Amino acid sequence: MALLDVRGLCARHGAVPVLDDVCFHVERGEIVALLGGNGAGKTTVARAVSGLHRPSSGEVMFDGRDITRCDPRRIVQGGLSHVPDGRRVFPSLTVEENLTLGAYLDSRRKNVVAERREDVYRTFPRLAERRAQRAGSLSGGEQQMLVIGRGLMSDPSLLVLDEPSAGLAPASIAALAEDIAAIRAAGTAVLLIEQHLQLALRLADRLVVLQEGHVVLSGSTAAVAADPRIGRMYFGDGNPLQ
Ligand SMILES: Nc1ncnc2c1ncn2[C@@H]1O[C@H](COP(=O)(O)OP(=O)(O)OP(=O)(O)O)[C@@H](O)[C@H]1O
Repeated sequence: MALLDVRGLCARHGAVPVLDDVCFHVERGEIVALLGGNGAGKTTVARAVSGLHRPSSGEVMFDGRDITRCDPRRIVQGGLSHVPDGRRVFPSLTVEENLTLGAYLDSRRKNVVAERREDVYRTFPRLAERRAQRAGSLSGGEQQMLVIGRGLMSDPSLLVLDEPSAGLAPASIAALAEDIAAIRAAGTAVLLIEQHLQLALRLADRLVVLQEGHVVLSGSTAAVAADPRIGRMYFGDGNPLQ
């Protein structure tokens, strides 16, 4: 059974249809990249999966349970953590306080939360060095580490990352790729929503490509990269991936 199974998802914003019969799955411990241009519907998929946008039809199964109309807090508690786009840190709070907020739904004892924070610091040593620094004074790359770290505080089995590379310099994107690979190596599956094709190709086991709310391509990363349609979508007529 897949960890996440999205079946026939349809969604609207007001009267406007945005997703039409979107189907894909994520297995335990794998990275699946959801690709697509501006307005393709990627963020709407992420929000529907994490309970923040109510789909008009279809189902979202997670860890064997139907979570389609679940409260988002219950979804987090069940092991699905969503890191939205836009690197929304609490700027006046410290790195440590921002991380601790990631466990606000966690009823476990304080020392368990503190241990979890130390795990996050092991994944992101730069955050450990800056634990007392206000989040608003971090660089863009460090803020991205912080929001991912905050998402890890709930100890998820699936992390949904919405465009983590947006606005980052190439060196920070390379560091981000290593961090995401380390998160997967530690056993957390990742649904990586991206426009950065090279990052997705480097990290993902499988790719799902959305266009105008439809899945137009999906399969193993090698198979999708070899498909001439992906080159046309991203680069016009030539496909530099082949
Ligand atoms: N709150 C909203 N109200 C009305 N329309 C919306 C709303 N949010 C998104 N849309 C529309 O839904 C469509 C899909 O948007 P969505 O943000 O899911 O796409 P996306 O693939 O994540 O795009 P981007 O990469 O530009 O963030 C777009 O046409 C967008 O204008």
